[in-house]
Parts: sequence; structure tokens; C-alpha cells
Amino acid sequence: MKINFLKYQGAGNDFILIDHTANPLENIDSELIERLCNRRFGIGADGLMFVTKHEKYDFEMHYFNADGKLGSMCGNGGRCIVAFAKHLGIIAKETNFLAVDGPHYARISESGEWVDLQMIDVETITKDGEAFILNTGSPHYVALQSDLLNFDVFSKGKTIRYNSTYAEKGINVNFVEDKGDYLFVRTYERGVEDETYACGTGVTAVAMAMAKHKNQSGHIKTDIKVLGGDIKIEFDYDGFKFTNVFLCGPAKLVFEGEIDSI
Ligand SMILES: N[C@H](CCC[C@H](N)C(=O)O)C(=O)O
Repeated sequence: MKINFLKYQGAGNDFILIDHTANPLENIDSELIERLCNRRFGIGADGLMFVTKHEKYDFEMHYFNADGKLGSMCGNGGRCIVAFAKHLGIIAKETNFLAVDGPHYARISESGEWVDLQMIDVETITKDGEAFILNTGSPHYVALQSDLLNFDVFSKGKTIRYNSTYAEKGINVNFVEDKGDYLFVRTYERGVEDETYACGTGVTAVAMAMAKHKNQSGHIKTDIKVLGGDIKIEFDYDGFKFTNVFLCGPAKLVFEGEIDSI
């Protein structure tokens, strides 16, 4: 069986993209997805996405984590799939598409390599000790951490993700250091079960948690640095609810290929 794919990355969060608009998605082979995402035996990626047709929206996004299982919303994946849809000629400058957490609006630059993706509104932020817990389409744990560059994100993130509170459903664990002009963020991702170079729903959660932590309100713009590049978050916050949330950043085509058998 031959499968054509494109590989994209958004701030170093990398994905395999497959055009499935010609036929509906059925009989998902989780083991195959896991093999394709494997960095030693496959193409290598943090996740894999299929684009399918939808009656009411420009397209539908189906996101799978590198472990082959259906994921919750992926923000960087969302930006990459918009770039992919433009590449396929499905959309031009803007789009309304459907993802697992509902409809999303996005706009794309002329070059096709920068995407502003609207994310869901968020109202509920709880605390686990000093950490903030919120869902931006995917569940996130946000903890402040000094000297983050030298911090063991993998071990500490994994310990939190597998503690008795989160072991069953899992959680994405983000660590943030406030650098004044920007936030430096590193993330241990559920479903990849490793640190990734960027996590879109994660940095969105971090920007929200920090706005609450600093008692900010109004129209808030946050510059974020992750291991794989720079991301910008914008939202309105009235002290209770985050609305008009945009995750803005790069979405780049890396290569194109054909899988014969694996
Ligand atoms: N990398 C993704 C997060 C994927 C969420 C996934 N790890 C899960 O919890 O199902 C992002 O850019 O938002």
C-alpha cells in the first residue's frame, strides 16, 4: 500500500500530514501510525494528521499522537494542517475548519509559512499546589521554574504526568521561566511521552496561567520562546474568561515522500 505524505514542523513540533479528502477515514491502524512516527524505524514525528472533507467546514483535522492514539487538540498541528490545506489548494488566506475540540478560524500569510490560529475560549483554571491546571483543547499543567534551560524536563515532567492524579488520563506538563520581555517554556507531552520542541496548546495554557498569576487583564500579547523557535499568543482577559485567543507562529513544509511499506 502506497501512502503519500508531507512532513511539516511548527516551531520544531513536527507532523506527518496525509491528504484523506478523497475518501472518509475508517479502520485507523494505530500501530502503523506509531511506526510512521517512530524516529528510528519510521519517518519520525510528534504526531500524524489526516485531512478529510466536511460538509459544513473547509476541512476536518484528525490528530494522532506519536503513540498512535487519537489525541486531543494540537495547536501547532492545527497551524501546520492549515498550511497543508493551503498547499493542497483547499483554502486560500483564511479558513474555518473542524477539529476534535470544535470549529477553528485561522488566517495564513502570503508565504504560507505563518499561521494565526484561533483557539477555544477558556474559563476554568484550577491549582494543584503551586501549579495551574487548565484545558486549552488539551489538558495542561503549568509550573514556574527557575534556570529552566538546565532543568530536567523529561524526568520531572514524566513524574508529574504519571503521578496518581494524572496517570490514567495523562496531562501535558509545561515549565515556564519569566524572562521579562518573553516567557521561556519547555513541555513534556502526553502521547509523545517525551519533551517536544514546542507545544501550541501548552504555550497557550502558559500565557493564560501567567496572565492570571500576574493579575493582568485587557488585551494581552505574550511572546514565547520554546526550544524550536518563537510563538506569539494573544487574547482578551476580563479576569474570568479568556476570549479571542490566537496562537501565532511558523508552519513549514519540510519534505514530501511516499511510503511503500513499513
Ligand atoms: N503538540 C500539541 C499538543 C498535542 C496534545 C497531545 N500531546 C495530547 O495531550 O493529546 C500542541 O501543539 O498543542
